[in-house]
Amino acid sequence: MMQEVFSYFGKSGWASNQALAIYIGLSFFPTAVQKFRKFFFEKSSAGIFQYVVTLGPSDAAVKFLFPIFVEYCLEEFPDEIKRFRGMVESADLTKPHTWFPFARAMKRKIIYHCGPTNSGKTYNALQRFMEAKKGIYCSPLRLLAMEVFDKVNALGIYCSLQTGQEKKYVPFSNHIACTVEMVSTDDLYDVAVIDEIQMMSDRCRGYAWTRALLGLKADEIHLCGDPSVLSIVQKICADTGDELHERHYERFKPLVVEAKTLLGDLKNVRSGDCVVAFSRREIFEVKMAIEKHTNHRCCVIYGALPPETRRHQANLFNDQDNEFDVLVASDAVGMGLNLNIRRVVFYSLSKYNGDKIVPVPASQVKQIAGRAGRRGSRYPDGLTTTLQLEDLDYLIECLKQPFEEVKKVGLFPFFEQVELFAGKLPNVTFCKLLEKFGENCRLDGSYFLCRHDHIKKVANMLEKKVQGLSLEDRFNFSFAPVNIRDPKAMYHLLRFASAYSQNVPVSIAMGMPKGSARNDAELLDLETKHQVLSMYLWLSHHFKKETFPYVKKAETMATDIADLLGQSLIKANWKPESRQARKPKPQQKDASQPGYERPRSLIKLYEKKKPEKSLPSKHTEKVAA
Ligand SMILES: Nc1ncnc2c1ncn2[C@@H]1O[C@H](COP(=O)(O)OP(=O)(O)OP(=O)(O)O)[C@@H](O)[C@H]1O
Ligand SMILES: [Mg+2]
Repeated sequence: MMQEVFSYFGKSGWASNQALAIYIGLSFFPTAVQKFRKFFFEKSSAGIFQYVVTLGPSDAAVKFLFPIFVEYCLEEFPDEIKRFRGMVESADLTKPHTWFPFARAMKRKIIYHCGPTNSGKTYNALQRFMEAKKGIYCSPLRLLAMEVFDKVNALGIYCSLQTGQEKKYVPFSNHIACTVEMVSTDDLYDVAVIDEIQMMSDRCRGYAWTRALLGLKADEIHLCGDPSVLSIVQKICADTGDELHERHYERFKPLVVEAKTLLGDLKNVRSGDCVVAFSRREIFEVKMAIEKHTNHRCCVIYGALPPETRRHQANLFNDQDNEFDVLVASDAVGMGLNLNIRRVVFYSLSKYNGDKIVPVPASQVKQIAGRAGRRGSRYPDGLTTTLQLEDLDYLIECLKQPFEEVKKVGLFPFFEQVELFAGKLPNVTFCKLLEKFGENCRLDGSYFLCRHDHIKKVANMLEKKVQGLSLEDRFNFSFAPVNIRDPKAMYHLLRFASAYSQNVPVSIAMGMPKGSARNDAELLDLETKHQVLSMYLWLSHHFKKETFPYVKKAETMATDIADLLGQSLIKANWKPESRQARKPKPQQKDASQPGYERPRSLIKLYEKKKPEKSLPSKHTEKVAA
């Protein structure tokens, strides 16, 4: 009977949770219970023993035994408790606003430009930025940082550029456009702009926006974004003591849904259309089909293309004096590019999330569809529709959905915090350290720890194969921008890290391709090569400069490859290949199908929870998106 009582105690979630309060960790709890049992059998009085037996394996017995257990633990395990306590306290991510005492000493004015896509939020924030004596613009993408850098300089205001890959210092400039990860919380500004603030809730990169909001030393901070993080920004401003002003925006022209759709036929594309597909493979299939069956020519934009090439494609599409009048793009068009799109056509509304095919989230559908129509362009009114009739309902549904309120935003520890934590856990690998940190860190209700699978994957590779890197080097290397699914890119990162750890100059060791790509394998190779060069440049800005002596060469090569990519895309008319040819993705089963037949209506994967609705009777329906 007594055995059962202790077994029940050991399995009690309540007891193991309560034990955390006296810093008995979950991993140590079972051992503590075992020893406690032994102690209890030996030392308890017959009366108490009997009483516990009458309670039996029950919550009552657990509650009765727990205070005795606590007393026993405090007495018997002071070292374990001290160690675990130290570990937990060094993984304390509560009250992140207190991490920035200088920003807290200021009374900052925060202006939230709140509204849907294409409503003038960034435009208005940039007006204030340009008026300021000293200003910083924080962008979600390199591309957008470059765009602002060009625009502001063109208007006669000296502005520098800083991204992970490039530093362009413009003499006498007091303005800077940077990517949000690169923002300095040391410098003082009059006006700061943090664009796409809703990215605070991004599962991987969210911490960078949170850090910028909490830590920027600026008298005036302009946030641009959709309404999803408004309430949490209000809460954060209450914590920081900053003054918050809200400015609400509507689209200049409402977005209109075309109920007719393209009736499943890409021959129905028109000039000014942007066809959105969610994989590289589909993008090329669509481009090929359109160019084969119509007189339109297509530009393409997708995530793996360098920003320069994406911009080049965007310009080609925007420019009216050429034959490229249709754009085929991935969700990479959702943000940052100036595009003259008449109509956004969704080729499908599902995407592969690395694991399975899922419906594209409503917020993303809204953001992409909202790119249609642009003030002052030749298409001021925005239209959107789907290729297939059966996807239309889901599109309308997404556009009607209000922005979902975000409850938590991302955080990630600084190196110093990880270092402190490492002090409590000597002799574990950096990867294990991150894992333990994730398990033990404490967070307030408004924050989550950003996902770091990507970082762990790189850390793990370096752990096994590169000796002699300090903890800080490992931490920094793990943030290098690398596609972890691309073995070639991973190989080069490993090579860079090995050379760095031996303190020898890191070479590029990669030849220039002879010309533009003649097939998809060569195109993929160009994409990879550019990513490797981009990684080299990133490392050169984050580590000792002397160890990366070939920055100039890498820059030139990167520019040349971006050009080659541009040339390749113009003539691309081949079947796409997969980067992981051996591991077919689910949608590849239909690869044998010719032409532009879509694999199958992916939307069927989206369970129709709603009762069947009749289609809108009018030709078009207005949706307040
Ligand atoms: N007052 C204005 N005068 C002239 N052009 C404007 C004005 N406001 C906005 N625009 C133009 O309208 C377009 C959309 O504006 P902007 O990029 O600021 O929208 P946004 O709300 O930031 O959209 P997104 O959510 O896509 O970032 C831009 O091309 C911008 O230059
Ligand atoms: Mg904007």
